[in-house]
Amino acid sequence: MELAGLSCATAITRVRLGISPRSVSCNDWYCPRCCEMAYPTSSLVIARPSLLVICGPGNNGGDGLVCARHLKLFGYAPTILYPKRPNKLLFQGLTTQCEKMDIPFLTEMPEAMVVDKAYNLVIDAIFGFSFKGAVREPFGSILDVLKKTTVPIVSIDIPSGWDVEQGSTDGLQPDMLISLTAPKKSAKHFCGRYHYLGGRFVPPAMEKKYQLNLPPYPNTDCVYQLQ
Ligand SMILES: NC(=O)C1=CN([C@@H]2O[C@H](COP(=O)(O)OP(=O)(O)OC[C@H]3O[C@@H](n4cnc5c(N)ncnc54)[C@H](OP(=O)(O)O)[C@@H]3O)[C@@H](O)[C@H]2O)[C@H](O)CC1
Ligand SMILES: [K+]
Repeated sequence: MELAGLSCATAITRVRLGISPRSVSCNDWYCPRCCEMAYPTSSLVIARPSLLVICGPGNNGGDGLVCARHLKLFGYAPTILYPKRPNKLLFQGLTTQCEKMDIPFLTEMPEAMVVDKAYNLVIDAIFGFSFKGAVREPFGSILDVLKKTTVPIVSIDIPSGWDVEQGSTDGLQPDMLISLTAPKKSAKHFCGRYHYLGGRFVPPAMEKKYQLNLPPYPNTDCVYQLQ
């Protein structure tokens, strides 16, 4: 989860550093040729690099908490909405770490126009591969608001509300997808601008056993840009 969350934050800010992971031959951190800027702080519409991280009740939400912490360290101003908190030490510890980083927590989902005005980006860490069935509250209302917002959405592992394999025609349409470990089958339905792979922690034997055919991460990078 720590490595997954870090790779999500890196993918979001990585191109802000000016290097597209595929341009490994380029040693210039700010090479204009290689820039495929996703969300550089200089281009964010709202001066404060404010982001909204929405965390769900499971490990996808945990990835979001870790991601928020690293985004703060990377110079962004994350705010977290964490409406359904598991009574487990792991998630309590991740929440405390965010609180100690002075990351604010919202008590409820803002209206779409408030999200548009207050945040440059929304990170969707609501559901991952254990989502199933009709969306239960409060996440139904949250997803409805997200569908009305105009700010780019970054989905961690799977756009929330999508079927893990079939995707979803009327669900979230994120601008960026960060697949963890390996792209899930639904990723073939992703039509946003940026697709990154993160979660560089698969043992070679497991990669071989499940024939994951993972691309070679450049150098010591924790993300790989697929698109
Ligand atoms: N191995 C890896 O690739 C790693 C994946 N990670 C991340 O983990 C998630 C999967 O985490 P998991 O806890 O299994 O499940 P989710 O986070 O997807 O969902 C959690 C809870 O959501 C609730 N749920 C499910 N369906 C619905 C619904 N229709 N409406 C409302 N709520 C729903 C459910 O909780 P309940 O108690 O309410 O039933 C689920 O428990 C993966 O996607 C990655 O992001 C690891 O972090 C890193 C390694
Ligand atoms: K998600």
